[in-house]
Amino acid sequence: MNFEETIKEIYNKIKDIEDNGHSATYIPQLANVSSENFGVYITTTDELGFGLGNCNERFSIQSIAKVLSLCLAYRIVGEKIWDRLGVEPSGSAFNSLVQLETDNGIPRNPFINAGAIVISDILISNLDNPKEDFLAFVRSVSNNTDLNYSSKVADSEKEVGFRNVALCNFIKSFGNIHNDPSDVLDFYFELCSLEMSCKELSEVFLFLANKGRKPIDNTEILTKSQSKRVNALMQTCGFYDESGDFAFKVGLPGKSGVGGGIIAIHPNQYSIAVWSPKLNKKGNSFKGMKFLEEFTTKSELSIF
Ligand SMILES: NC(=O)CC[C@H](N)C(=O)O
Repeated sequence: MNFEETIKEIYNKIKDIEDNGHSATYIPQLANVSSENFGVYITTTDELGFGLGNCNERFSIQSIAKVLSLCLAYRIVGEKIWDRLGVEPSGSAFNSLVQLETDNGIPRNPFINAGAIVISDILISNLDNPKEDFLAFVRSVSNNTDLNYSSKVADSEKEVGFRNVALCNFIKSFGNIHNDPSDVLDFYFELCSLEMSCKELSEVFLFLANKGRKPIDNTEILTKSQSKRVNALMQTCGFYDESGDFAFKVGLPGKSGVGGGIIAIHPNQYSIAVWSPKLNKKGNSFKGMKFLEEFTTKSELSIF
C-alpha cells in the first residue's frame, strides 16, 4: 500500500492538535469512554489493511449502523423502500423533529434518527428475529462472527432516549410506523449499540467500495445500483447538517456516529475508519473530520 507514510504523517499531526470537541454524554454509557482514543484503519478492495493508534479497540458505532440497517432493508424490500422515506439531505440535526410535521411523517432520509427508526420498523416487519437476524447479517458481511451489540450501551440509551421515543410516536401518528413503537425503539437502540474497532468497521464496509460485493468471496450484499445509491446517500446525508462540509472538504461518501467514529468509502479503492470520541458542534468527530480532510487532500484520493 503506497499511502502508509501519508497516513502516519497525518495521524501524528492530528493526534497533537488541540481537540475542540466534546464527547457525547447524553447517552450516559458513552461518557465513560476515554476521549484520548484516536485510531484509524484503511482496507483496500484488494484487501490490504493498515492502521494506527487505537485501531483495534472497539467502540460504539452508533449512527454508522444506520447504513447497515438500510442495506439489509433495501436488500429485502427493494425500491419500494422509498415509499416510506426520502433521499434528501435534511439540513438539520440528527435528532430533529421539526420537518416531520410538514413532511407528513416521511423522514427526509434513512440516516437521520427519524429515517433509521422507520427502517427499524421495516426490518421488524420483515425479519423473524430482528436483533439476531440483523446481527447475523452484519457478521456475514465481513465473515466476522465476533461482532456484537453492547447491552450496556443499549440499556443506557433506553433510559434517556426520550427524543427518539417522541420521534417514533410522532411518525406513528402519521401511519408510517406499523409496529408497536416500543418494539421499534428497542430494536433501534440495539442496532445503535453495535461495537466495532476501526479495523472491523473498515472491513465490514468494504462491500460498498466494491460495487456491493464482498471482496473476499464476491458474494453480493447489494446490487451494483443499490450500492451506488447507498454511497450517494452517504455522500449527501451522512453527516447531518455538516454533509455539505464533508463533501466539500473530504470528498467521499461517509457516515458518522456519536461514539466518535466515521467511516468513509472511496468506490473501487478503499474504506477507511477513524475514531476519536470528541465531537464538533454538528455531532461529528472533531479529529476524525480533520484527519480525513488531510488524508484525501494529501493522497489526492477523493472522488472529485
Ligand atoms: N448520531 C448518532 O450517532 C445518534 C445515534 C443515537 N443512538 C441516537 O439515537 O441519538
